[in-house]
Amino acid sequence: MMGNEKLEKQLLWLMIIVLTAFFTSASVSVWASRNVAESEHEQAMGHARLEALNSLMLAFTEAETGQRGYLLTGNPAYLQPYYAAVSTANAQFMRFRDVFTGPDGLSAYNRLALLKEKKLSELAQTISLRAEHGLESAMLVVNSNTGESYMAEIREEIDLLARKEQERQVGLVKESTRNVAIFQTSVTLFLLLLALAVLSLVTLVRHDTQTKKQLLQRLSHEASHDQLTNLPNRNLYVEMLNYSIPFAQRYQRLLGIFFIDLDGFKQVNDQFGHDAGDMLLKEASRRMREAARESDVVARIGGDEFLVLATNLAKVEDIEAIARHMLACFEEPLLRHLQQVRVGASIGIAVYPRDGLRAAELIKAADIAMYEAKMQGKNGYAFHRRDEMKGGGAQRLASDQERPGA
Ligand SMILES: Nc1nc2c(ncn2[C@@H]2O[C@H](COP(=O)(O)OP(=O)(O)OP(=O)(O)O)[C@@H](O)[C@H]2O)c(=O)[nH]1
Repeated sequence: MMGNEKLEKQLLWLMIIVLTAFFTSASVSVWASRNVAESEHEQAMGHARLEALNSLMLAFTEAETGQRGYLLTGNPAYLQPYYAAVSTANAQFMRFRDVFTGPDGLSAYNRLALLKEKKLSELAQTISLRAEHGLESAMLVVNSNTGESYMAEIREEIDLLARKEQERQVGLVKESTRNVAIFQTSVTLFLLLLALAVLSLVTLVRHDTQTKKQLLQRLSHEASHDQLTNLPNRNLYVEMLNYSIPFAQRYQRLLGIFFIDLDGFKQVNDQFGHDAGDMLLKEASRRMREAARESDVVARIGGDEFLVLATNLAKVEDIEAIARHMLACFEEPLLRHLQQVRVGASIGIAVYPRDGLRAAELIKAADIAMYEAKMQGKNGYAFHRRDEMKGGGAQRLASDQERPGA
């Protein structure tokens, strides 16, 4: 029982550990998968930012190319790509605002917006000078290199932003790879722990069922057996007798019901103590069990009283032989360390179907016969006689060996 409790405790602890690890790995999996999703989103945003920067740079370059073409040729056809590039630059700025978020994004946006205004107004100014005052006055502004320096500043700003974004992307890819590895490991661990948790749960339930089954078996054994000798008790004896009667009836066989009471047992208790009495009862039980056939029932019904059931018998002589056999159990001293202790037995016998057809009737008949055996001088056996039930005496049939208790 102690071992069972220990095992149950160990299994419970195992379950707690496994479940804790299980939930930890599940949380790590969820965390890692969320990180993977986040870094994937960040990577997509990064691509959008790089694309916005490239498009912006391209729009400025195209606007400048259109401006140069118009200034040099005076051909208004060059203004077409110029206007298209200006409108693209403005549109890219709107996009820039969406993808460059946070305080850093806002300050980059403000810097570039200022540069854009300066550059676009320089372009517009030169174009209007060329249209109204001719090439020379427009070239005066161009040669001042103001537009060039704006363009250089824009390029520098865009290159810086692009470099930063690329570095961020490298970091994101590394982080994403690590998160994927964490996710895969924790999912594997999660599945393993799930299997372990199920296994320990099944073991625990099986163990619990087994323990209950063992307990039920033990209780059922205790309810039907005598604790001291482990022999069947009166209930089980009656059950076996009830079970045997229909067989005996069908196959026309006899049953022998033996009521055995030890002679002089009280004296053993009184002289040598209760423990010696217990030992004697156990040894007497062992000997009677050995003397009986495998199929016979030897039961202790309390104190120094026993019942034996012999089945499948053809004639009364067979029953008598069994009674002699039982008496012989008491010939040798029962306690090895107390050779002087001698007890005998008085046996009352009832025969089915002669002395009764029901268990209670047969046991009562054997009990009365046992008293007759006692009255006849003890340490012998007596068959029940029909008239005994009405108060008549039984016939003492055998064993005139003398016993101290007789
Ligand atoms: N050691 C021991 N003694 C028991 C147990 N159960 C009952 N007894 C005792 O067994 C004795 C039985 O009493 P009796 O049958 O009158 O004793 P006896 O000396 O055999 O008497 P007769 O049958 O007339 O020979 C009593 O003293 C009970 O206290 C038990 O489990 N162990």
